[in-house]
Amino acid sequence: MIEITDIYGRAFKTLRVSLTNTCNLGCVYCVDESDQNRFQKQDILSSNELITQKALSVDEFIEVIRSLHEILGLETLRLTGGEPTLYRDLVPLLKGIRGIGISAIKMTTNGYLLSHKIEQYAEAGLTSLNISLDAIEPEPFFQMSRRRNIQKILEGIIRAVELGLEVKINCVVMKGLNENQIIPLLNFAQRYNIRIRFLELMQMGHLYGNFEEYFFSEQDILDVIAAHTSFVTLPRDPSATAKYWELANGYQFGIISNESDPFCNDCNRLRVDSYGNIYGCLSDNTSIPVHEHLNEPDIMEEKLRQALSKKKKKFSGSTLSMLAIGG
Ligand SMILES: Nc1nc2c(ncn2[C@@H]2O[C@H](COP(=O)(O)OP(=O)(O)OP(=O)(O)O)[C@@H](O)[C@H]2O)c(=O)[nH]1
Ligand SMILES: C[S@@+](CC[C@H](N)C(=O)[O-])C[C@H]1O[C@@H](n2cnc3c(N)ncnc32)[C@H](O)[C@@H]1O
Ligand code: SF4
Ligand code: SF4
Repeated sequence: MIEITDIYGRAFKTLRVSLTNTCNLGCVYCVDESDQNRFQKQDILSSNELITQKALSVDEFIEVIRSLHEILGLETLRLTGGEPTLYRDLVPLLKGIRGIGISAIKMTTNGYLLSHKIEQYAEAGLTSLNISLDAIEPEPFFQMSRRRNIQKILEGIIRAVELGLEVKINCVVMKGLNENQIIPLLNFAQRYNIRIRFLELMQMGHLYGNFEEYFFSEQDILDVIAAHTSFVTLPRDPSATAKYWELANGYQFGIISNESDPFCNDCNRLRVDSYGNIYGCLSDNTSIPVHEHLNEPDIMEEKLRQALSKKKKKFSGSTLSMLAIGG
């Protein structure tokens, strides 16, 4: 292991691996309307730049993850995307990652394909799931995701809870589109004792520089919940994205406030995209290829230092969409 820290004491301990930059939903904050018809079929680097590279194979992903773990001593690995459940060899990949010895293997998914596959994922080593759900009623769900059949996602969530996995729900709140879903979602999450986190809209991809119309702040979200029930603020965990609040009955909900209260000061996240390039910051487009240098520790160290130097003091958006960089 090598100590790679910046002047603020930040080091990479969480690896977020994007398995694909394609998706089976079309969330309005993530996919531009004009990209809708092509993003499922082709790889999209940004809204107007198509690339022809193929996503890494299982063996290639394992090689990259193993090499980064040996250098950094990773504590957590999170699979994401695009939609990670679309990666065809997800089960072998999970087994391979378990073999590397990273203690927590997590995934962020839209849940659309979960209900039939979740047993296999759990058996293969998945320990925890964050499932994105922006509405509980069919019409606002369609407004947010451009897809029908929310029932499939709810079944997947309930199945994951039944299997004993740690499950959280992520809900991006957009003014005028789904703020009326905050209380129904909070009620649903409480019923199944799942922590829910409400996410402030982030200016990424097609929303870069143009998100204020839809922005619903941490304070706006708290105001909606306060009109319904009382709560107290909990202390924030180190390196966490979310802050949490506790209701009188002990139930805890979170908010991820990228704009109102950025959490860059103790950020420990490194990203790998589906082609094996690393990114030091969600808010920086610099893609650093590493797969040709995995067995060259000096070069890897230099590249990781370069990635760490990209971290920000405050999230300031990105022209890359979450699909491309791995949310
Ligand atoms: N600025 C910033 N936001 C991030 C980063 N990673 C995650 N987020 C935000 O957190 C949201 C939820 O991310 P998840 O994939 O659920 O991961 P997480 O919040 O780190 O998960 P937990 O470890 O379970 O709390 C994302 O959609 C972003 O809004 C990051 O590195 N930088
Ligand atoms: C990019 S997705 C990838 C994983 C998976 N497809 C999913 O939706 O969970 C990861 C997370 O990023 C969030 N996200 C994507 N674009 C966002 C934006 N512009 N602002 C806030 N959150 C965003 C999604 O809601 C999701 O919770
Ligand atoms: S947020 Fe996730 S589910 Fe929605 S379009 Fe983006 S990658 Fe797909
Ligand atoms: S914007 Fe960059 S530095 Fe800030 S929390 Fe996200 S990845 Fe970390």
